[in-house]
Amino acid sequence: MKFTKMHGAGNDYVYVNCFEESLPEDIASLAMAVSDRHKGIGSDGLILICPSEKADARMRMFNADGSESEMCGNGVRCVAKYVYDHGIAKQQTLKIETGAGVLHLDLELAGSRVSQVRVNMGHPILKSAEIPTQLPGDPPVDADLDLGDQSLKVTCVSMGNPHCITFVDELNDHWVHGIGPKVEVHPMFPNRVNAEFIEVVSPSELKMRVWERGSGETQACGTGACASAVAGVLTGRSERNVLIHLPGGDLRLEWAEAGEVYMTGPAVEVYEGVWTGPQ
Ligand SMILES: N[C@H](CCC[C@H](N)C(=O)O)C(=O)O
Repeated sequence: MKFTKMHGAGNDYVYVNCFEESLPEDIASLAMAVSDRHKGIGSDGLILICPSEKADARMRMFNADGSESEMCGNGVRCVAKYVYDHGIAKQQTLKIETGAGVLHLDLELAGSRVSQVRVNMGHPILKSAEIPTQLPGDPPVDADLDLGDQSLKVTCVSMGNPHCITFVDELNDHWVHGIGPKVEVHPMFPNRVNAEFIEVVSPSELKMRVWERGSGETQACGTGACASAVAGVLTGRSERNVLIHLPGGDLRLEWAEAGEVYMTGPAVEVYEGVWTGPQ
C-alpha cells in the first residue's frame, strides 16, 4: 500500500490515495498499526482520500486508536493539498466531503504546489444534544464539569466532532496529561470528546494545547482551534478574529458574523512510502 506522510502545524497523519489503492476490510487495525511511533510509520492517525459523488474528494479520518472521527481540520487542508498537487483536481477552490458535510477550501500556492489553505469550516454545532454532551446549555458555556476531586468550567462546541474547552491561567502538562484523559472519557460525553486547554494571551491571541479523543496529545488540532475560537467569543474572552499558537505552529481563525468559521493554516507533504507491515 502506497502512502504519503503529511502534517498541518505538526498534526501528522498517514494519507492513502484511495482513488488508486485498495484497503483491507479492517481499517481500524490498519490505522493502529501505521500510527504506532515505534513499530509503524508513526502518526496521529490515518486519513483516506476517497472518490466522492458530490465533491472533488472525500476524507475519512481514523485516530491512532482505530476509532473513526467525523472531521479533522488539519487533515482536510492536507487532503486539499494532496488533491491539487497530485492532479486529482486542479481548481484553486476545492470541495471536500467530510463527516461535517461538503467543505469549501481556498488554496494558496507557492510555485505550483499548495502551501496554505483557507477552509470554510461551516457553522459550529451548539446544541448540547448534537455535540453531544449531557451538560446543560445550548451550548454549555463555562459549565461545571465534575471530576470528583475538582470541578472544571468548560465550554462545549462541535465542529462535526465534539470539543470541550477549558480556559486556564497557565498551560502545562498537568492540564494536558493529568486532566485531558479524564475529560476525554467523562460520562457527560457519550461519544467521548477532544479536550482543549486555552491560555488567553490577549483578545486576539490564544495559546492552545490539546488532548485528542483517540490519539492523546497532538501538536495541533484544527477543529479544536475552531471550537476554541468560538468558545473565546461565547465566553467574552476573545475577538472573532484570533491567532492561535499551538505546539506545532499557528492557525488563524475567524468566526464570521454570518456564523461560519474560517480556518487558515499550512499543509506540508513530508515523504511518500510503501507500507509492507501488518494489514
Ligand atoms: N486533529 C484533528 C482532529 C482530530 C479529532 C479526533 N481526535 C476526533 O476523535 O474527533 C483536527 O485537526 O481537527
